Amino acid sequence: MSEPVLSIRNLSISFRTGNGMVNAIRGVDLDLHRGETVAIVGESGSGKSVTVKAIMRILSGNQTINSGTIAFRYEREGRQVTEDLLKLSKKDMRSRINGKRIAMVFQDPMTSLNPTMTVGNQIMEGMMIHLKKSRAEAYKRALELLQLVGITDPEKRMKSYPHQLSGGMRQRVVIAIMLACDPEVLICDEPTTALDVTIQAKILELIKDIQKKTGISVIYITHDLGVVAKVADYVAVMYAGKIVERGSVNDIFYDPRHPYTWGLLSSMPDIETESEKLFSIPGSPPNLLHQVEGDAFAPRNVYALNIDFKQEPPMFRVSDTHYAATWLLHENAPAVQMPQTLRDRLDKVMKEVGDPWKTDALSCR
Ligand SMILES: Nc1ncnc2c1ncn2[C@@H]1O[C@H](COP(=O)(O)OP(=O)(O)OP(=O)(O)O)[C@@H](O)[C@H]1O
Repeated sequence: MSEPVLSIRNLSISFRTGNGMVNAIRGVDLDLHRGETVAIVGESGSGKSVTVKAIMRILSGNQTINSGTIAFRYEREGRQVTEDLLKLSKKDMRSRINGKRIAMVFQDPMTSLNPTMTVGNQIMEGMMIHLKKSRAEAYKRALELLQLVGITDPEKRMKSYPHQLSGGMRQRVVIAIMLACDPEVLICDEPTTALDVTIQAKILELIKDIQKKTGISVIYITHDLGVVAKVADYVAVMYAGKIVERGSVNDIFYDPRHPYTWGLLSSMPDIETESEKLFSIPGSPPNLLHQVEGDAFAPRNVYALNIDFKQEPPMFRVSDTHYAATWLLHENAPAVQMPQTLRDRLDKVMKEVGDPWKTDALSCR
């Protein structure tokens, strides 16, 4: 098994607020291997964005990192090095990591674009600063990148300003900017949510295509079941600041084990359910201002056992690739199956997505 490019261990983050400390991230472990896509899914507020922002070290001033390591393995001056990103100074993060080796695409492309600079200069800037390329070299590469992200007439587009482009084009330009320095890791935080369905599909294909060509590793945050099934090799399911289930896309779509994952998959939109009324998980997530006792999902879980209210479940192993933190996996627990309506829905999603047993999905391990 290859060493992961990125390994998060026991990450715990709190935010100071007027009402006290919010324990937003409560011991996250996550691995990302070369060339793989890991999708992080979970309800709003479960901690997806805070986790990926911690990788980039772009958290707000009221945050405290209570514990954890984020080991990043990359090549520097011809050697493999491993650094704990949480131990790097802000200056080292800026000069060595952010935008250069780890790049992030946000939901709103305008967050990453400078409205007063041409597209060309924005793509070239990073290459000239970080990779010390000459202007002519950077220009040539910028044209190639615009082509790679599917922008026609790249010479003309180099001179455009962001406001002269459509939403889909802007997101393509952002991806070109992010790829300019050949990063090892691309983090996509709901990158297609603001775009219409056809453009969404094109951007997803683009990211997959780039991944095939460059071997880049991708972390993808999304609320959309169809997107997860299409882009992910592995899925991490977050609830109340923890990863409660993780597995290959096939593990999660064919054999999900955590009742929260069942609820989440039943409530996630897919291409066909726009107008249909979706299931919604009853109740709401716990207030993380307070200490969580037992399984954080227990009060909303119709399958909860007595122990769920008293003791937090460990991560139980289902297979080498699949783990879930639910007492239902304990050897003495009653046998409980996922609801049949969910089984039918997942079968339908996987059929639409095509052959789920992607031959490359498990090839790295
Ligand atoms: N600056 C902050 N101050 C206080 N609490 C914060 C801050 N940033 C995030 N949080 C809290 O951290 C928790 C996790 O937030 P996060 O944005 O990671 O959720 P998410 O899963 O990405 O949600 P969404 O899908 O809505 O983006 C939430 O409870 C949120 O209120």
